[in-house]
Amino acid sequence: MTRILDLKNINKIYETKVEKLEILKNINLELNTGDFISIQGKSGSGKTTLLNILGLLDSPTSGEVIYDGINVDFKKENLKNTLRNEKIGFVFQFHYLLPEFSALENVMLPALVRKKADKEIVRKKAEDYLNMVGLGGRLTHKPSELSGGEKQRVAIARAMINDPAVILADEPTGNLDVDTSQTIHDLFFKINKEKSQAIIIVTHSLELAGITKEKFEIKKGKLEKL
Ligand SMILES: Nc1ncnc2c1ncn2[C@@H]1O[C@H](COP(=O)(O)OP(=O)(O)OP(=O)(O)O)[C@@H](O)[C@H]1O
Repeated sequence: MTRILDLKNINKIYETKVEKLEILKNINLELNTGDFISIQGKSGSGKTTLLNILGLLDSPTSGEVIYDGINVDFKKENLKNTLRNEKIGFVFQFHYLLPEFSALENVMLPALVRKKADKEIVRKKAEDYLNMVGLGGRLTHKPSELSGGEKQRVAIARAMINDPAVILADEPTGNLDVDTSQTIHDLFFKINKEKSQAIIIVTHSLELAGITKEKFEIKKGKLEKL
């Protein structure tokens, strides 16, 4: 078990013209390899805000985010870009696949932008991950030729291609029907069993939260363990 991520005293305040909104208050979280957690909370409670800070897409008002021992300086765009590419895999509610590329090419892309990427090795790895998510028979399909659940599974394979330390998923089954959601739940469960990545899932779905090892809820700005 290795420490991957530390959040220390994270606060997030949004200041608008009329008010000061304290959305996150003194949030602490420690994540190790193999951890599998869900974060629930009412609409507007700050789930996406927290996930954006974890994903280095937004900065906290105060507090520290430490990835693999690196204390993130939010002013350093290059550092954040590198950490995002190497340490973090994102899965959103919408898949954000590029429509003109095949499933295989979409999965390969985050690995190809790296220096010294060997295209053949990347292709092989992308095929392996697409096999893992059950899409070995859909490699050349474009997103428009895939079902909703298949597109989301491609997005999950893409999130994994660089073997990130953490997978961050924001309502990954929010757009899917019950049966299709179930296949995605099963997939996260399998990834957690077979890989060492830590997985953080923000979800309203009690079913999805139910398969995670630890459940948290954001309540009045605090992260509470359920
Ligand atoms: N840039 C911003 N400026 C001001 N307020 C903001 C900003 N972004 C978000 N908020 C407010 O912060 C609160 C938390 O938003 P957030 O998107 O994190 O909630 P959430 O828990 O993800 O909600 P949902 O489940 O509805 O997606 C909301 O009340 C929102 O209105």
